[in-house]
Amino acid sequence: MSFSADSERALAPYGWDHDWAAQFTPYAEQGLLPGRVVRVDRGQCDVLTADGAVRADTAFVTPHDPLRVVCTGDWAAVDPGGSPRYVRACLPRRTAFVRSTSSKRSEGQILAANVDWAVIAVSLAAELDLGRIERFLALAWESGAQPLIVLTKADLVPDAAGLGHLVQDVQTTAPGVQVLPVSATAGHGVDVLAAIVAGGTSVLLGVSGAGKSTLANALLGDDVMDVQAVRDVDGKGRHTTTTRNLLALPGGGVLIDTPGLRGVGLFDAGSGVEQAFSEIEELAEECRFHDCAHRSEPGCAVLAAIDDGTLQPRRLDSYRKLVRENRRNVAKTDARLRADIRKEWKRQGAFGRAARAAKEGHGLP
Ligand SMILES: Nc1nc2c(ncn2[C@@H]2O[C@H](COP(=O)(O)OP(=O)(O)OP(=O)(O)O)[C@@H](O)[C@H]2O)c(=O)[nH]1
Ligand SMILES: [Zn+2]
Repeated sequence: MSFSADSERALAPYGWDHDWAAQFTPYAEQGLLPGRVVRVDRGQCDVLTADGAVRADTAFVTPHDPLRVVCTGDWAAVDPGGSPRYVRACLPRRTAFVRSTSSKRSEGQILAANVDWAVIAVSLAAELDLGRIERFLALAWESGAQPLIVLTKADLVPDAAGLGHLVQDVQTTAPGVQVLPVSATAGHGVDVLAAIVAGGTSVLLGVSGAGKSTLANALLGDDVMDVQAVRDVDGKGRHTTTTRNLLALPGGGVLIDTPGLRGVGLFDAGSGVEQAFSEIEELAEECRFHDCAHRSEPGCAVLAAIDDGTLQPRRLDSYRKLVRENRRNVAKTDARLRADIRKEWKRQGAFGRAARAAKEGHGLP
C-alpha cells in the first residue's frame, strides 16, 4: 500500500470512505494515488490527493463515449509523480448528473459524478412554479442522488401560516422528498441543511436567482476552503488559481458547484420521472389494465384518485408532459424507441376509436 492511514484521513473530507478504499486496492498495489477530480479542462484535470492538488493528463481515460470521460467528482487513480502525471483509471461512479445537449444528435454530457444530495433551491420570493420543481426532481432522481428541496428566502414570507401552506404545496409535489424552508439572511434552517449534507457530496440546483450562491456561502461560513488548483505552465513556473468547483464544507460534506450544473434544464429524465411522480406510479399499479393510459379506461385508479380529490389533475398533466418530453429527447438517438412510440400512437388512436365506439354503442361511461 502506498498510501497510509494519514493519507486516508486527508481524503476523508472529500468523501473518501471504506468502499472507495476497497475498490482502489488494485490501483494502490500499482503505486497509484487516489484523488478526487475537481475540474477537467483541455485534456487535463485537477485532482485532490493526500499530497495536495495535482494536475494530471487525462489521455489514458478519454473514451469515445462522452458519458465515460473524467468529470468533477470522480475518484481517480493518478501517477504518484513524474511530469506529466497521468490519470490511469477512474473508480466506477455511484451516481452521475448528465445533461442532454441541445444539438440535433443528442449526446449526453456528464456534469458531476458521485453526488449524494441534489439540493434543489426554490425561491419563496416569487410565485411557486410546481412544474419547474417537478423537472428538477426528475433530473435529480435520474442522477441517483437523493433530492432535497430547500425553499429559500423564507424571511420574505410574511406569516408562519402562509409559509406552512407553501411548504405543504411543495411537499405534495415532491413525494419522498424532504422540504426545508431556509433563510440565509436571517440564518434560519441553514444549520439543519448543513447537518443533512454533512454526510456526503451535494450539488445545488435551481434557476438563476434562486439563492444558490447565498446558500453556498452560508454553508461555507467564514471557513471557505477553496480548492487550490496547481498548474504547471510550460515550465515557466507554478501558477495557482482558485476554483470553486468542489469544496469541503466546514460542517462536513462536499459541495460541487460547477457552471455546467447551474445551467441544467433539458434532460433525459427516464426513470427519474417515475420517481418524481411515484404516487401516480403507485396508483397505476391498481389500474385494471396494466398498460392503462389513465385517459378513459374503465377501472383506472389514477382517474379515480382525481375524482375523489386525492390526486391533483395538475400532477397527471405534468407527469404526461415530462414523459412525452423525455421520450422525444431519447428518440433523437434511438430509432427503435421511435418506432415503439409510433406503435404506441397507433395503439392509442385505436384505443381512442374503440373507446368512442364503445361509448356510443355499448353504454360504457
Ligand atoms: N431576503 C432574502 N434574500 C435572499 C436570500 N438568499 C438569497 N437572497 C437574495 O436573492 C438574490 C439571488 O441570490 P443568489 O444567491 O445570487 O442566487 P443564485 O441562485 O446563486 O443565482 P445565479 O448565480 O444567477 O444562479 C440575491 O439578491 C440575494 O441577496 C434570503 O435568505 N433572504
Ligand atoms: Zn389508469
